[in-house]
Amino acid sequence: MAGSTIAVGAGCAVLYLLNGGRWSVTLLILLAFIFISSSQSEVSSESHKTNETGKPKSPPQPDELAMDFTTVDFAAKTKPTFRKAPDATKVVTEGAVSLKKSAKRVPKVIKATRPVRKSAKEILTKSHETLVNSNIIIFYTSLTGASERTARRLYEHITSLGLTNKPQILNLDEDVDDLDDYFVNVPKKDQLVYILVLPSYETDSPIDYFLDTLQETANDFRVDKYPLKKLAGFAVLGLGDSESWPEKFCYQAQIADKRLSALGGRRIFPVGTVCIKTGGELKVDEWIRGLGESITDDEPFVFQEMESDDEDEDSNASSEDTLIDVEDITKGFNVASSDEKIEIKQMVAKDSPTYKSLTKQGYTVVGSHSGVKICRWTKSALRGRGSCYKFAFYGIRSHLCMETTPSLSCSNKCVFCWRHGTNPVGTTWRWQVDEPDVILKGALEGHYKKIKQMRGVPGVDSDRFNEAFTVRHCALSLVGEPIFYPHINEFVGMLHAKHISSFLVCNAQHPDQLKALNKVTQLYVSIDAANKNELKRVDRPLYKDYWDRLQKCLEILSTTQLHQRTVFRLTLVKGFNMGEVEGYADMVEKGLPSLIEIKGATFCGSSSGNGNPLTMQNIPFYEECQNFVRALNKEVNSRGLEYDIAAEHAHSCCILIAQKKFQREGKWYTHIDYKRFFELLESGEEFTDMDYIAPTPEWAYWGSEQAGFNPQDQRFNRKEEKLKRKLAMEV
Ligand SMILES: Cc1cc2nc3c(=O)[nH]c(=O)nc-3n(C[C@H](O)[C@H](O)[C@H](O)COP(=O)(O)O)c2cc1C
Ligand code: SF4
Repeated sequence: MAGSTIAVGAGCAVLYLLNGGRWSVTLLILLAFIFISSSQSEVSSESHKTNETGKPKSPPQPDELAMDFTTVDFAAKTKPTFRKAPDATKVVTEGAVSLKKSAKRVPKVIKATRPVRKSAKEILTKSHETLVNSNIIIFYTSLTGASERTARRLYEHITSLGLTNKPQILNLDEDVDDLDDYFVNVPKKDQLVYILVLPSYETDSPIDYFLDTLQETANDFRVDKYPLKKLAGFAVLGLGDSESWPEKFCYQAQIADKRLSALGGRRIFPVGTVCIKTGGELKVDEWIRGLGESITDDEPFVFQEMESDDEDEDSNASSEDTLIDVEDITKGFNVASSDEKIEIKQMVAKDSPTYKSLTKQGYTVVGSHSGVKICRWTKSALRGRGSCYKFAFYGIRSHLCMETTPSLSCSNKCVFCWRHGTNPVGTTWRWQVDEPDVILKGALEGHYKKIKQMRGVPGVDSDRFNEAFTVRHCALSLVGEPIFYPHINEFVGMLHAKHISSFLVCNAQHPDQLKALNKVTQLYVSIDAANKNELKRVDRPLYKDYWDRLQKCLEILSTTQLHQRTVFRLTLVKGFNMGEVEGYADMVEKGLPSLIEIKGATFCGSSSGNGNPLTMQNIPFYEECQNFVRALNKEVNSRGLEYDIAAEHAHSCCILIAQKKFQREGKWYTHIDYKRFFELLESGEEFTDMDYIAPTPEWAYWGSEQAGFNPQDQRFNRKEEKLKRKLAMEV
């Protein structure tokens, strides 16, 4: 203080002399100086205010952004008052900038004040909210049915409470196409309350995907960090088994509970953890009753907002300046870390419900993420009753073909897919990876084992039976997304080394992998809808940028992968994707596929239980498929593109459009010269789709009498045969 007085005195004298002894000017300058320095000291004293511990006060924290529930009277239906939420990113940046002034610049490392969490006590607030007017959504996910049953019990109980609005019940895996529709962009409904019923699985399950998505939302700086602030509340009921999994009892429900809170949700009832083995139903009822009471009574309850599940870590954290790597800034604000010990699970562990469900459907699960299954056409071909459309179009005899996939997981949930419910989903590979040789060996073993089982089946042709033990073709299309497998190129290379041709079907959602794919015998891309909205409805993609991904894949087909023999695969679903041909023609124009395969969807179960929303009404008749193909061909031709309808296989409701270059002197050449393909491949020279073509048999031509049925095979009409047997018995 004394120092500053002397400095001011000395300054005055100097100014007086400089101004030629005029006191008035000196006085004015002095006043201005005092004003500026006082306002500066205010700013600096504000920014250096200390807290109770005497340490510098940290910048405002995300936890401080708050609804002030002490001032909210929900009964009076006044809107809660929000204090302006400080932006978490801004907090760090501001800290970083002020420190940068004094600190030496060090690349990528900045000095910032570590965020300090307010103690839980400080953010406890009370509310007089009653939830009788709330809109309740019950979400559940279930692999073996227990959580679904519990969710329904909960639904009935809540319905019986006589609330103003009827609750809604949704299966997270099947009824919710995009989790963001509920967990990022909260529906605009008054007093929305989410109640979740979640089992826990040590093995990989769709719950992992759900929890990952919540985590991603919390880490995504492009979206509102607290989207669930808009909810009136949430509650989670966990089901598990404390006897068999004591360490992990209901662990996923607990993680969900914390993540929902971290996203801004307000817990209206404690997370329930029920062991289905020890008094499950009683505990469930108790929890449901408790929740019901808390929804209907008027007692104020306590909200603790936006906690994170890294509380322990934070409570130990010092508020002293800490060096933080720029890349770690975001991590500093992550909502979860204690459960972040990333556990790499198997995609389909042997003891998982997914494994059971797949094996029940006839799949052989190979290793931990691959599968093989013999299809009905392989069985049919073994009995001399005809091969599938691939024989008519490309010369593949079904009894020499193995259907397999190195990834049972997929990034879509297509409405016509036969894999539903328990199957693994994901946008990134998060599982253990099996070696390609192990997968190939296991797939061949699994395939041959199933072929062997056919030896006692009446009508099996012994020659075909023997031939079937040397697989010649591999359809990488079974279920899931083969291109997702990190070693797909090595796997395909191993098939080719055994002179097994490769037909690879991908879902047009993985452009990077598509770009990096090596030569295959035939490369398919599924085109399931003509426009963005329809694609979302049909494929129910997990990627948000699914349309851009599809467009990128089309571009890749006509550039990087132009050397491949490419096929668009359209699966027609009535009421979903048969409305317009123009959009499909646009895509043909962009991707320039060698061939276009159009197939009517097949019925594989109704919505009850397997998540497939299709009914028989959605399955087109062959005639409807024919009409669609005619219209598409016309539209494509009208744009000057050289395509025509080449072949059909009426039996499997499948039609082939081909580029006219596959037609020579009026004859079609859509078949493949497999021997030539391997010669070219082994020569190391570049080659294209035209270098290994072979003539298409006339019985497969579009409009031929046989409509794709090989005249050498025996037609088998199940209904006719049944009738014949009945008549024979009556005689
Ligand atoms: C393969 C497998 C793994 C499981 N892992 C756990 C676990 O880690 N923690 C737990 O509390 N319960 C675990 N359980 C028990 C289930 O959570 C419990 O059976 C639950 O009721 C299943 O619900 P759902 O029928 O709706 O799928 C597991 C069950 C199975 C079959
Ligand atoms: S892309 Fe294939 S495996 Fe994936 S959901 Fe669709 S049909 Fe099923």
